[in-house]
Amino acid sequence: MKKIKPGGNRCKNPIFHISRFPDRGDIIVPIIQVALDLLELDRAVEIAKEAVAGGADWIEIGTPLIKSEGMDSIRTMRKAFPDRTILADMKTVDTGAMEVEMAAKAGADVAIILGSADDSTILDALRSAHKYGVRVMADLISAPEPIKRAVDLEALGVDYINVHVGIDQQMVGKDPISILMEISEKVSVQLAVAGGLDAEGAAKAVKAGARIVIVGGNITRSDNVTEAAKKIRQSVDSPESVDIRDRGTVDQEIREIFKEVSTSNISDAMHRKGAMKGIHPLVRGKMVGTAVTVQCFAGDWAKTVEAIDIAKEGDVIVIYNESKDIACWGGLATLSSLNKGIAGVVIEGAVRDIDEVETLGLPIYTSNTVPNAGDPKGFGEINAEITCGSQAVKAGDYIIGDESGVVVVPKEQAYELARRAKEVNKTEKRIFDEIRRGGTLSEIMELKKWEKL
Ligand SMILES: O=C(CO)[C@H](O)[C@H](O)COP(=O)(O)O
Repeated sequence: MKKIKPGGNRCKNPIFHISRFPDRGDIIVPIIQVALDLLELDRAVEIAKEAVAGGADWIEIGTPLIKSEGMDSIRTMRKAFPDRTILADMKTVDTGAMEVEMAAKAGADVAIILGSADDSTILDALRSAHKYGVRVMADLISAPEPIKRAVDLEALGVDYINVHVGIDQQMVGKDPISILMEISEKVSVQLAVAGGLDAEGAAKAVKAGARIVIVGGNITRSDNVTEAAKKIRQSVDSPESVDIRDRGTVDQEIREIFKEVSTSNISDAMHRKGAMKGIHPLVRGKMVGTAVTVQCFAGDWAKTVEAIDIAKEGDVIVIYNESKDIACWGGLATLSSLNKGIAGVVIEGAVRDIDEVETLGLPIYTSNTVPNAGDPKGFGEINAEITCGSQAVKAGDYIIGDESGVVVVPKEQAYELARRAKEVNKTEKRIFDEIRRGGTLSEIMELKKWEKL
């Protein structure tokens, strides 16, 4: 098989490329490949420049960018980065030869195709790659038997195999490192790895045998792309020096993420669902916790107060009380809650003793305030499913409150929605930074182009 120098015939600086990438199958220093999963080409070029300044070696035009801007995205990147290795993440599953030809003619050095494509597609893609002097990376995303498929792909002759956990798969807790370890035992082809890698993940990946570390969101959606790339560079170059954090239990991880993101981020991640209606901050403060629910009748505050004894540290008491004119919560309940380490209270109903509860500082979100209380009659239920602020709330659901209001995240989806909210948060921080440099939101997002026809 014809041997092709990484960077193809575009290498303007042969010494650099010979020392750094001597030949296919022989990358000495691990490569950082920045994946540009964006929709707007101008932004992608700018972000790529910042990433290269921070130490990214290879530039991948992500599938969303190719779908949004077509082959012009490859041409533009080629022009902007004449000396860099450019990869086109075509995710080809059929017509391998044609798609590799398209990528090659537009200026890519490497075409990325799906490892799970039929052998006939892989082989024809390789023929086309050899004809046009480019390389082929096979991506194992969603391959049913990735280890076996990696062995097959090596035998078929691909140049690189990417052990890849996709963005949606990451959101449900999958990660590529353990599978990478197994594959690196079985094949000698150069391995790439991708799937939500940060500095810690990049260090683990290099130690597990990856020679190409692909990083998307943790570079491209950072508010300081160059610094983010530098961090990855450092961990790829000195993986032993990176501290591997213990992330704790899933519940701890979920709480940590919810503390970092806003209720607006969470609502976006939930496709505009989850926000309580008519519930506003009374005593301000970020609130994150799991629900203890209370359903009670007009002015009957027995169950609301008993719930304080049932709740554990870090819980949020969520109350539906039938009346907005008789308080079911006040200063004494608030002080009791602080003694138990409760994270906050949400009340569809009324609160009193406002001066006192403000001084005590426990976050409280409510629909109303009044001076008068009712009586502890004992009707109602604790930890039954309730409706509060027009949202269904079950015991154990995650309740998050901040200046914008309160959102309810069903416990069954909490990990995924926390991870997705974090992605929303990262994207917004990056766009915020771009607006700060002088743009406007509609310019940056190319809003007109994306209006529904
Ligand atoms: O191909 C991709 C998604 O299908 C991404 O480019 C790849 O997963 C890297 O991005 P991230 O680091 O955000 O996972």
